[in-house]
Amino acid sequence: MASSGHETTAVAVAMAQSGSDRSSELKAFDDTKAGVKGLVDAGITKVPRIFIHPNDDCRLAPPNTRFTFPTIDLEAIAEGPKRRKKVVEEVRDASESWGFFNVINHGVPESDLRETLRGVGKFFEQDVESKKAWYTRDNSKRTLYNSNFDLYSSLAANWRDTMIAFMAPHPPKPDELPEICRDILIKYSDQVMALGRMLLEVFSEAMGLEQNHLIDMDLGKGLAILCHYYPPCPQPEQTLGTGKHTDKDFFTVLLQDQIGGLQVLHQNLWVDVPPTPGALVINIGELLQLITNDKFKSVEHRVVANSRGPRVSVACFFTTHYAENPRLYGPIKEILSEDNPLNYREITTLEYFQYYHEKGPYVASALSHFKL
Ligand SMILES: O=C(O)CCC(=O)C(=O)O
Ligand SMILES: [Fe+2]
Repeated sequence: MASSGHETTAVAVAMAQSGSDRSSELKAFDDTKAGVKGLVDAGITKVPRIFIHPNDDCRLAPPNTRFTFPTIDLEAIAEGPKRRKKVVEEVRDASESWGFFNVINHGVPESDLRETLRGVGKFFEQDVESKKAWYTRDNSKRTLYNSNFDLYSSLAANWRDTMIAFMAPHPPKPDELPEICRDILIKYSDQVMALGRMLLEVFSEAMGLEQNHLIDMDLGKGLAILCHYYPPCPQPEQTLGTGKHTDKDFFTVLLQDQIGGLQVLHQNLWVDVPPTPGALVINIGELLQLITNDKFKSVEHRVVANSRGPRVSVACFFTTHYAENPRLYGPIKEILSEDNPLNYREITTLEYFQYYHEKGPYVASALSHFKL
């Protein structure tokens, strides 16, 4: 994919921060193992330049009220074929036009959502020495805590720390998860796996396929949990919590707290994804866009930084790229026709992820590489 204006400016900004200075600043930050939270705890009043994003990100776009972000009530799914059909249609519409939607009455009790956010918050807010034990960039680990998984390859670092745990298909041993949030992460990941299966049935029906089609393709098999902590930022207009990207999985189930800041690009405008107590955000990843032959859209989103207080979110990625899944994924044959000809070649989830990883921040979307 060609470099956009945004990416070109970002490259220029990164280059202006002469290479070796930037590398040593990145390394010094990484070596603290205390993440962005460590900077804030140390009383920093300015955003260090490794975190400065170029201005054309227009981080603080004026609030836009033209669109209402879709919310879908899943309760009706079990209330007979007619009501189920309506939910299927709503999911289809949102997946085609937004690539994103909120779900309510999804089966995960609100108290467990709160407990999950609390457990993740406690992990990041525990004393630095205990937290440091988990700090690593070794991808063979079952749990990794660090700041900016792409710290050394991105053009500007994000104002965010993350803990990743690979929960399925091979659950971690208990001592491979931090004790402070272990029980709730295990419980929550089981709940998300169940919700994921329900969503896969609905996605299958929304594509005119048998209910089990996507489950039988192993789309619900692998789950990676990304727990994000966005410390309050002294100059939120200088950086981003999460830069613009699309998700590189089949789909994501995202739990966010009440702070806000998640935005989705809709009709070329940044639209807020409003924090809604009890709701979960669902978004289509690039791999689902690929197997639906571009019917469902994987849409760019970002998180703006804020000065109001730490923000916690938990993004559950359905993917198998780390789990030796030899299966080839391409557009589903049953939906292809003369009017809907094949758009992509077949790939494994690992091949797809590796391509994205190698290209790093220079590709907003890795899909175009696999286009026919
Ligand atoms: O923190 C959020 O709300 C979004 C995180 C996200 O987009 C991601 O992990 O891919
Ligand atoms: Fe994302």
